[in-house]
Amino acid sequence: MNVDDFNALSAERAGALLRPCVAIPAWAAQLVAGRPYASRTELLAAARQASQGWQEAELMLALSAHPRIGERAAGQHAEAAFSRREQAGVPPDADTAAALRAGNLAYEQRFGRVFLVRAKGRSAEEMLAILQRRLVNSPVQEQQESLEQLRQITLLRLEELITP
Ligand SMILES: NC(=O)NC1=NC(=O)NC1=O
Repeated sequence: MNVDDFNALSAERAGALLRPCVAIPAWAAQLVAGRPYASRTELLAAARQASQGWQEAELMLALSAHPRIGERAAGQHAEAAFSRREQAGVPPDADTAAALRAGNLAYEQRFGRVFLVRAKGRSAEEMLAILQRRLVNSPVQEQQESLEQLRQITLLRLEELITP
């Protein structure tokens, strides 16, 4: 779908299209209300702008729709399909998979939420290294890093949905 098609959708259908990008309803509503967009570039800029205000509450909302790194998203809904594609990098070897599971657990015990990283284009080994680096972040640092990863994931999904 291109930006003209997106502009032409009903508000209901436009909102439904955006929902799998991130589980933050206010973000989709803001983008739908901002139509019509003169270009794809303008839409993507508006999407990034709308994500700048995200804080802890939005992060917790969004994490409900993101499976752990290394876990295959179940189900047929669009979010799961996105996650499966994003995590479609080379399947980790047994040691890396075990280290990811242990790292996810340690992260959740320390920060009380799922470790979030933009998986697209990254190998399991790269994400394991990022996880181990971020494990020692302060809670504030880690919240900011998680929000930036959420923004990247969201915008990458939108770029896939709205074609040039
Ligand atoms: N816990 C996660 O980071 N999950 C994910 N990262 C992605 O890029 N897609 C996901 O589902």
